[in-house]
Amino acid sequence: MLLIGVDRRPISDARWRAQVTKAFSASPSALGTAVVEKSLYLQADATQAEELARVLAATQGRVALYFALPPAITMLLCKQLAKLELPKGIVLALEKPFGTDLASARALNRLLQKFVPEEQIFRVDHFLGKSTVLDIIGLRFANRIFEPLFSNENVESVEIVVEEALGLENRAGYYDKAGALVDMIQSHLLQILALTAMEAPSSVGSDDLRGAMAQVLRATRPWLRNGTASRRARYTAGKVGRRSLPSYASEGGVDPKLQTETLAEMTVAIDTWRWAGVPFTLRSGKAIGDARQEIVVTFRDVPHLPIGFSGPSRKAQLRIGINPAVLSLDVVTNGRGDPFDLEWDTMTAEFAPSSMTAYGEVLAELCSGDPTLSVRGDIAEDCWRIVAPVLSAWRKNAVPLDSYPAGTDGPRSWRSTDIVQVRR
Ligand SMILES: O=P(O)(O)OC[C@H]1O[C@@H](O)[C@H](O)[C@@H](O)[C@@H]1O
Repeated sequence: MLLIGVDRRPISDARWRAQVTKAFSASPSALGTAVVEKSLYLQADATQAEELARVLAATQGRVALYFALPPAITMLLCKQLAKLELPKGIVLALEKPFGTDLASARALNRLLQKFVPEEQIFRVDHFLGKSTVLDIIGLRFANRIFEPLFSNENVESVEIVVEEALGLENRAGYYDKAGALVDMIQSHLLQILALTAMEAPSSVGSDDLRGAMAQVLRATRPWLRNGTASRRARYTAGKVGRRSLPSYASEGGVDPKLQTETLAEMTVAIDTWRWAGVPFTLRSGKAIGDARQEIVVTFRDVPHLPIGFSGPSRKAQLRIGINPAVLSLDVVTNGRGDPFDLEWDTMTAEFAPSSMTAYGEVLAELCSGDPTLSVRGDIAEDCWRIVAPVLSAWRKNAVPLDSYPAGTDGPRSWRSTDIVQVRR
């Protein structure tokens, strides 16, 4: 395998190899060492057709072009690629964000599909390579006990939360224009939603799995069609663990006019027999204390609790941990004392960790030419369609931008209110 790095900056081969060595050091292997030794760097402006042709001429065997570029540059580059004669079977891998809205994602798809078949386009979403995200499929469809419960008959609501302790981490150039909704919900969390809510695929092959994911996303829309079943907030100065973070607004490169949120929440409805009436709330934020990363399925009450029983009023939940990889299920039992005074017990199980990182999983599929873990074109468009009404409501200031100190779990005013009940 020959790994070629391409950028407009002049970088020596030695410096490039040092960068690659560092990247491979997380999981050392003989293959990694061989790749590092042969790896090359080419200085080129890949938005020029003749320079792209020079890059392609340096490749060997089956070629994968991996674009870690802003969407506008990716578009420029693809326009140039369309003019060239490409190596047979070439794979194009595109890092998120795929476009900046529905129209640009559509335009990029149309352009790509003119010169490369869909199976050779990898829209990279590393969450699809997380073993805990992939575990959802086995958990739901290889167990008799969970899947029959996954419907509006038994489930009251679903929450998908991916919070992080990290703040902006010098990424203003990208993040300030994206914000938490686009950075995380539009991509990663909607992929998790698709796996959590899809119908059983008949196989885990790319057509069946991505077909099932596409079908459920097509039926997904904001809970309120005007996008106001959503909340947004931004962190102010605070401490996350031992680390002090300045306020987001005071970070270098942040444009105060953009009103970028660092915590976003939106509730969606899925218009199918299985899920009609069940709110799915997606939340993601940065600089959160005690960050949670999990799917929480809250069950309805039993239809009738035998008279004479007393006990906890909270509803039973199944929590599927994305990080840490722990599954927990609440069960009510008679408990230790009075047999008619009910108590909660929680059953927990740890998922086995994967030997590969999320990116490793996705790259392995890319190298073998299997698009199962890549985001299909129609899915990428649907993810933009789903968030569009929320983005538009936020642009019109129809939803206030709240604030929270870094290191807390969000604005205080969010704690006591349930977004869906308030805004239904
Ligand atoms: O959970 P992981 O694998 O660290 O990924 C989270 C990251 O995912 C990236 O796609 C986002 O751009 C980042 O803002 C985020 O921090």
